[in-house]
Amino acid sequence: MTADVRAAGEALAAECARYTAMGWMRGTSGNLSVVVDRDPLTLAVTVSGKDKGELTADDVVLVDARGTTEDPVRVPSAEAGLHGRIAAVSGAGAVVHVHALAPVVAAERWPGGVELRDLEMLKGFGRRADDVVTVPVVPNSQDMGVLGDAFEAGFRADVPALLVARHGVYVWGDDLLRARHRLECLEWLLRFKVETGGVR
Ligand SMILES: CSCCC(=O)C(=O)COP(=O)(O)O
Ligand SMILES: [Zn+2]
Repeated sequence: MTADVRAAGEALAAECARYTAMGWMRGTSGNLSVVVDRDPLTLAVTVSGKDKGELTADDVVLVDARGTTEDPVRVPSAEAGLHGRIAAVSGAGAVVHVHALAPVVAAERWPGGVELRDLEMLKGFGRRADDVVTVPVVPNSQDMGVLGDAFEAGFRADVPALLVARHGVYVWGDDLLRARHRLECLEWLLRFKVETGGVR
């Protein structure tokens, strides 16, 4: 493992520990990735099936745009193919996926997309407080190609998030820190929407 990949692994493990502390990576849920090369697209992604709150710098796997690895030992996240698709289509440098509850409840209530408006926290999502932002919802699938096609069909460059019904949320950004800030603000926005009954 090169020093660069190890550094990516350290950063991914630290982010996972934060999300776990927030209760957004229960059990072995969730996965994170960073782009380490654009041509050909190569991502460092968290390993599959481990408690994401206990990862070390070694628990990272290099994958291509389809989520395939040549690593003979480590198994990449089962959702690595969707990370690759999101990074390819959006140009993001980091993709984060967690199983926070509010995004899943919101997707259940508004399966055609969750509309957010007139909230200061929209600024933390890269938008104006008076913008109307619709976060897309796609049905869950075990097939990352199906999920990737559904994501791409509804992709808008100004909405860096995807809700996967009965599953979780994906958010992306230039790097892990920007992706985290967007995710934290989006989770707040979705919790507000769900807890206020979505009146506005
Ligand atoms: C209870 S976790 C189910 C799988 C999942 O949705 C997830 O986010 C974790 O999968 P991974 O292969 O990345 O461990
Ligand atoms: Zn998941």
